[in-house]
Amino acid sequence: MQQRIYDSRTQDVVDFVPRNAGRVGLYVCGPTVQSAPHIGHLRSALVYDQMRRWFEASGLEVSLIRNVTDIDDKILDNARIAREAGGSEEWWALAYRVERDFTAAYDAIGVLPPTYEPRATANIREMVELIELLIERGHAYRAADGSASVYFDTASWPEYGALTRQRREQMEDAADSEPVGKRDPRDFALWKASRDSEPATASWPSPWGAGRPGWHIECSAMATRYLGTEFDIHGGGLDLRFPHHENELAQSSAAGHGFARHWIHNGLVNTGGQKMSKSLGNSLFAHDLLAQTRPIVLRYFLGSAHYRSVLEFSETSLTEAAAAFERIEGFVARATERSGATPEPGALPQAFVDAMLDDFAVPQALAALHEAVRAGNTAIDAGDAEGLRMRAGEVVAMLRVLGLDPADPVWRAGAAAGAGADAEGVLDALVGALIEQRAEARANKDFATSDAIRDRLQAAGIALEDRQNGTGWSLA
Ligand SMILES: Nc1ncnc2c1ncn2[C@@H]1O[C@H](COP(=O)(O)OP(=O)(O)OP(=O)(O)O)[C@@H](O)[C@H]1O
Ligand SMILES: [Zn+2]
Repeated sequence: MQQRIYDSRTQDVVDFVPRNAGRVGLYVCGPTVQSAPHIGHLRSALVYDQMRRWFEASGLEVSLIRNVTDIDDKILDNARIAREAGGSEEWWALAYRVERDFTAAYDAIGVLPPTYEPRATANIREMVELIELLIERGHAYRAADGSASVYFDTASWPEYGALTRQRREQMEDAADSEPVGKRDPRDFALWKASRDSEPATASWPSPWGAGRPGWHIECSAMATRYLGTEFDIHGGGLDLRFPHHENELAQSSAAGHGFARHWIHNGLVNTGGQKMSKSLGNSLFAHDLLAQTRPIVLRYFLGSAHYRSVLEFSETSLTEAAAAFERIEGFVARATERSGATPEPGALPQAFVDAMLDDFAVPQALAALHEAVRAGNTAIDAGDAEGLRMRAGEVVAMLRVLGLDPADPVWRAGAAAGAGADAEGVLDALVGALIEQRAEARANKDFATSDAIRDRLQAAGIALEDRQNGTGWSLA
């Protein structure tokens, strides 16, 4: 079976054939590093991590570029507000601090580093060159007020609206903070003239005068620099289809570039039916949730829905995901115990492969995983060692593709912070194994054993705490 993907431009599931045999170029819109990551941001990065891992498991070489927007109105505004309240952090320090928060949260849930993570501020020259090309080709103009601002001329581009199937006449006005000197309110800023109130560090020279890039041109320039003028897939959250991706497509095509062959969009994380968003103030921050939930469980939860569907966050859905994951984990622990070694990855079941080929249908892939767990448990009950070996091999192979192998060192405490196999990580692994044995004893109503495990840990100075999403431990 061929890899199929839902292309949000054609609004159809299509065959995915890489431009260059054996290689995939994937550009994903990364965060605007203005404030701490919420779990919507984590889901977005995670779904592209799943795709990347699946492509790699299919034998493709993946170039995944996920940018960092480290210059933007919101970053400058947040830094200014903090300074007015007595703080001293510069905008660039704020952006860098927040970028590190994002990286730590991605690492914590096992999102692999992309092939490259370009920062907007390191690609200004490419943005200026792209704007020059657009002016040359008659699709961009300097602001009529004589400032350094440059706008994209939407009227000059008949295909404007192609991505979101809108007619230009019906489109919203561009949301530029200072829409001066435009020919049309829908024209969007490519270059924003520096203002006296802005820090000099947020200003770059250009043929039109000092300024900084607009958000949309950043992604067009970075995608082109790192993947070429035409590449396979462009992704991002559904909230970015319009105006961000519509504008990226217009600029890049007007510049004569083939740009993305396919567009994909991840569904949003909602709470109470609304998009989780910094601006709406309804965010569940990654670090808060990571303090209460095991990172591997959070990865399972955020990655369990189909990437295109809405993921409604609730305590109940998180608890259900934790229980589902613990069934898998419990099976791997039992299989390890019976065979005396961590199971070796085996073949991927066809149902799993078919699901992933069908537009990354992770829920169906997880159904295949749970089916193998059930069959494996049956093999344990029947004393069928060969059946168990086979099922455990399938389970571990699927978990590896999904980035959910409990034996992966990434899940050791401290691993995310780069501490690797330090003492804390070793201790966490050992205590974790005992917690699993205790959970198994409790599931079998063998309370003498489960209490004995708790008591021995307590005697060693380790306190267990049973929470909704599993058992945690701390040094007493
Ligand atoms: N609630 C969400 N669910 C899923 N993905 C999201 C969510 N919010 C943002 N994203 C995605 O995360 C990536 C980085 O987002 P970006 O920093 O542009 O956030 P944003 O949309 O400005 O967020 P906010 O609305 O919270 O300010 C983008 O691909 C974006 O679509
Ligand atoms: Zn972008």
